[in-house]
Amino acid sequence: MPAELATWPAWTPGEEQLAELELLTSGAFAPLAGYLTTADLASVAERGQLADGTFWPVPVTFTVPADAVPADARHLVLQDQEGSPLAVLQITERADARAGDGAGLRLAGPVTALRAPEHGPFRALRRTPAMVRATIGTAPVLAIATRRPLGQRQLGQLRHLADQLRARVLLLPLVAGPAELVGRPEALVRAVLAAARQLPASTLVVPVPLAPRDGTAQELAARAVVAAAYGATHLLTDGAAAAESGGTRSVDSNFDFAKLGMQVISEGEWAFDPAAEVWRPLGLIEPGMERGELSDGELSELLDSGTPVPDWLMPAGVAAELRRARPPRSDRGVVVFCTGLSGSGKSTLARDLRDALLERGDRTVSLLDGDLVRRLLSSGLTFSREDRDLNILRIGFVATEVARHGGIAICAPIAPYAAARAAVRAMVTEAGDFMLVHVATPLEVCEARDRKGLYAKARAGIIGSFTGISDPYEEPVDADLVIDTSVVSRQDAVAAVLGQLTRGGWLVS
Ligand SMILES: Nc1ncnc2c1ncn2[C@@H]1O[C@H](COP(=O)(O)OS(=O)(=O)O)[C@@H](OP(=O)(O)O)[C@H]1O
Ligand SMILES: Nc1ncnc2c1ncn2[C@@H]1O[C@H](COP(=O)(O)OP(=O)(O)O)[C@@H](O)[C@H]1O
Repeated sequence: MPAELATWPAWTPGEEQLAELELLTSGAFAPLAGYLTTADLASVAERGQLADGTFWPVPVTFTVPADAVPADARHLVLQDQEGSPLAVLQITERADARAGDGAGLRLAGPVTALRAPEHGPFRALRRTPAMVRATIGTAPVLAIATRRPLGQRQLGQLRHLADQLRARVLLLPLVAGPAELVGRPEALVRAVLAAARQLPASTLVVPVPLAPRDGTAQELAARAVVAAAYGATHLLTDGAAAAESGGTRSVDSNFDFAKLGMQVISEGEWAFDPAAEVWRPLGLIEPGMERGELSDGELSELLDSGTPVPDWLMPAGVAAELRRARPPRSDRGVVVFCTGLSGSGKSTLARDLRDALLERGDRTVSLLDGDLVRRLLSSGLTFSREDRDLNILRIGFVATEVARHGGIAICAPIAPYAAARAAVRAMVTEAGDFMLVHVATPLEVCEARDRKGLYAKARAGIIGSFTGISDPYEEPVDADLVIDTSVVSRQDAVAAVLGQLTRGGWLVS
């Protein structure tokens, strides 16, 4: 470690940035030595090469918030989430960039690794390109780099091509960013390992932390660069990556895969032949008999309803991983999030729903009632916008964990701000499903009920910032169910939610 390390500013990059840092330091982005400068980026876009003429087709950049690095800093220590140094970026250029919603600083310069990252599922499978190349020797290597589980179609093609080319197969699940269909990267790795069991025993599986790129051409170029670093001589594209490039060998006029010493093979038109019970080129199948792959939507519907995925689409082992990642709705966690004014009937509905679910006994249920949360989880918080938002995020965090473990969480805060509700929806849907119930009882009715006498106090100015009186309530435009308890009885209100849960498949009738 350099002696000055402790005096340099440090920064913990986000998950995708950490992933790319790993590619830089492992050699997967060789010959790149660091993050691209403005001149490099222009040259990459125009000519598919760095400013010094080195062949390089993919933008690799590093952006931090504008205030993260002092103006005179020459070095930045990049550390992992525990604050332990991973690498040093020697800053040779700083440029304005948009980062998320705020102003950002794009930093360029060479990166020196201090140590390899240590954590993350399936880390033991991650090998450096040099290690993989040493293992596979000089034989042709057929790779596929993918963000989605491999089905029978890809497996059929891999077997066919590997046979033709006498190539060893290299499967590169891309584990930075969301995985298609299965969500979590570790679920993708499990699905790819299950697929590998259908391929020759010499098949290698190496997870690669390549973050998703903007646009299909960029994505394919990035996959090609990484596959070549791992020793691939041939890369089979998957549907998504091939679509825009038209399946040709160059993504655009600036990019020639041959410069990587590699051939990109388009997946071409294959279909399932029910007569021969194999996937094969369309031309070999009696016209009209062919069967194609299901769309993601169709496949998701099968999984949601618990219908088995047919064996001609996916080997049983891969289908089992998909089911695990996306269980049928009857087993999947769901958050019922009630929002509405004070006195609208949220707590009553939430408790009635909990009781009805307890009576059924087929799902586990947790109630995160507004009042209870304010006493335990959020004690000490005020009713300022910041504190209300924090309160809602805390509720969302706990509800997400309940959903992750397959339970039903019922929440009943006022949740007056649309942005906080949206943040919770986004958080929850990473782990399960989300249903927003707007308890839309009119303000006049809530005020007339005034069970706690709070509206009277708010009108009298004794309580400030009272929702609906002196503080905003942003009406949801994304509610999955709207219930006005001034016209809907308690029984009908709970029946409406139960009906929605049943129609959606979360409860089995
Ligand atoms: N200023 C102000 N505005 C709104 N509500 C107030 C306020 N002060 C106290 N209370 C009582 O707190 C309950 C609302 O808390 P929540 O945690 O649901 O609110 S929020 O979602 O964080 O906005 C709410 O309970 P419910 O009536 O059950 O909604 C009120 O009783
Ligand atoms: N469906 C309904 N029909 C009639 N009154 C209701 C209904 N739901 C709730 N109430 C009444 O409204 C009042 C406020 O309900 P509560 O559940 O405490 O609201 P919140 O939690 O939104 O503040 C209570 O007196 C309750 O009995």
